[in-house]
Amino acid sequence: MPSTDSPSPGVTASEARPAVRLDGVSKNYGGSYAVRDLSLDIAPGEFFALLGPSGCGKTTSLRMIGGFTDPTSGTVLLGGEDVTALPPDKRNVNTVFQSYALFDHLSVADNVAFGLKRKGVGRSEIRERVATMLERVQLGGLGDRKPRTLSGGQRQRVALARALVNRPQVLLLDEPLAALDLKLRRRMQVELKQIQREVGITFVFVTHDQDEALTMADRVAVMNEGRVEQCGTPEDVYERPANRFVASFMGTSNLVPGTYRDGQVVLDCGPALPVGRRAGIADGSGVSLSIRPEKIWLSEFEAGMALVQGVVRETVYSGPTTTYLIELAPGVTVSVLEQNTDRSRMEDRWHGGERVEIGWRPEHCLVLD
Ligand SMILES: Nc1ncnc2c1ncn2[C@@H]1O[C@H](COP(=O)(O)OP(=O)(O)OP(=O)(O)O)[C@@H](O)[C@H]1O
Repeated sequence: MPSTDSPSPGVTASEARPAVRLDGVSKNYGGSYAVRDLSLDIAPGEFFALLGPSGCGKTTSLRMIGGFTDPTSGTVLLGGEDVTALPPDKRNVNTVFQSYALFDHLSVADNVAFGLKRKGVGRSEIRERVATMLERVQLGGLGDRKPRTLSGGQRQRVALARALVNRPQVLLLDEPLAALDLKLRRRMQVELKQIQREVGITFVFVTHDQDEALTMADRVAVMNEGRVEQCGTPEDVYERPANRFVASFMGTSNLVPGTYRDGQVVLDCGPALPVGRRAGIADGSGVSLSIRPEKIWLSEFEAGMALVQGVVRETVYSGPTTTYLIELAPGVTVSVLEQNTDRSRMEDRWHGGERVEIGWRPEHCLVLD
């Protein structure tokens, strides 16, 4: 039913309403929560990622948006309309699953045309829309082939075309790149993002791969044990993680234990580092300093940097970068990432057992409770 809410001045009704709204949605299986009190808004045209470790409730959340799983409580809205009680085929949503589920006896073009035929769209319109969509996913000219004669990446694009050709309000994608090898996966991440920009359809994407979420999404919800730990832009969740879980899940982060006192953190391994006053953290509380490996300097320090002594325990060369594991105190090891840019320093690389000094800018470290 159309809502009678009047939009704000200068904003059209569809812009004013989120494409997807989850309002206090939970799913309980036999006494344990797969998803617990999940509330979020996804804007029209947004590329939104649900990210988290295995079992955190990503797929269940996606299935509740699509109508494949009924919430135990809460409301699902699409474009402002309450669809909680509607089955999948009554929602203007399409889903691309990890297993592409293509029809092998049909040609690529007939696979893509399938949904339109069922809707009773006219033949010439179908032909035109299918051809346009195959061009868009770079499969023009392959319409007569059978899916089994295509590569993994091409099959993935057929599945995408088959969903997009229906012009859904929202496209749900459940780890659609998981079956592809790493190189193709990287390429498809960029392609998928380009296609999404061109078609302007809201994408909701499930992945357990942080790089993938950071590469493709406009916003990321980081989930853990059925809840959203943090929701924000890739930069927000990577550079300003809200808590320990997000800091350690989003790539490598060093967590150095210490005690907060008077605008300083006294590290368990010795030095006291000025970090500025932090609202909400009481004097004397145990904290962790979170610092990214690429934000730690190895030499040519600047004034105002926090400097700490350590011993090199491991040097890992991996082409463009070298990672050093540096022990600051027994049980406290940080990793430091260096770009291998300066040829002259190749021989100067540190070795196990050397005593070194490392440093970072205070503003690059977060104080986590
Ligand atoms: N049909 C079901 N019956 C019982 N428990 C379920 C069911 N579906 C999911 N669960 C449980 O709910 C929790 C969340 O599962 P979900 O599939 O949403 O996680 P996920 O984050 O998508 O994980 P993965 O990345 O491994 O797919 C898990 O503990 C899972 O075992």
